[in-house]
Amino acid sequence: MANPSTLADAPSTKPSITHVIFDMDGLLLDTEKFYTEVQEMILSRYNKTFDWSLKAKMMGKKAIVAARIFVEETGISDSLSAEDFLVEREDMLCKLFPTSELMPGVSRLIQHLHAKGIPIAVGTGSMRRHFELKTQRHGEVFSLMHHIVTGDDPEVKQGKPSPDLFLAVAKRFEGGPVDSQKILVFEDAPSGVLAAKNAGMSVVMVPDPRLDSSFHETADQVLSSLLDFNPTEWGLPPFDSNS
Ligand SMILES: O=P(O)(O)OC[C@H](O)CO
Ligand SMILES: [Mg+2]
Repeated sequence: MANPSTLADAPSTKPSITHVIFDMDGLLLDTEKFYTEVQEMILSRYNKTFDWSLKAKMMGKKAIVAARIFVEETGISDSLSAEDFLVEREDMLCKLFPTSELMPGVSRLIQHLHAKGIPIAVGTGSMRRHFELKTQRHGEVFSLMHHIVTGDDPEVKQGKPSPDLFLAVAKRFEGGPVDSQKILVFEDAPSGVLAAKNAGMSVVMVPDPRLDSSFHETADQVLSSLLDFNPTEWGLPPFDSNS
């Protein structure tokens, strides 16, 4: 759906949703900026700049896959291996992760779905130890999740855009596996949107405005912010008038 404004006029053909899965980086937490910042810093040493076409290829993917893309596409692989890039990035990222902030609308939506008894979970490409650092100030929100599956989970053989992660999340809901057609995924990354579609799920994309709009095409709905989400369009309970 390239143009969100046309959605309002389209007849509602959305499936009724019973379960919701949230991506984490760039969707629940404003952590994509840390990866961007650190990668810009590393590239500047080679007199190169980091741009959003490269960012789009990396985001949401497993660390080593994204690292290979980074060193190869920027032409620095002879000077810096993907493995060394990850070691260098790690120190800087781990200092930034504990300062992570929630994206707009996250608390309201999570608290609403939880209060209405809609099972919610997280599916993140992030490793467990990074997840712990990123969420240490946000226990209130993340404790409402039924479960959390991270990218280094043994069941996740391949990262996004493979469906492995979201299928593993679907399996671990009460009475799982839940039928993919009843699951709505929230994602910010092109690889994550594809992973959700490859898993047979519906997907609401909340992309960074700097991401090229051609990446919106695969999503079932595109929103500028979680604050714009209307649960009733997906058969989910409406927000209370005071929320
Ligand atoms: O967007 P997530 O939560 O799958 O995380 C992916 C990486 O850790 C960052 O791009
Ligand atoms: Mg993400």
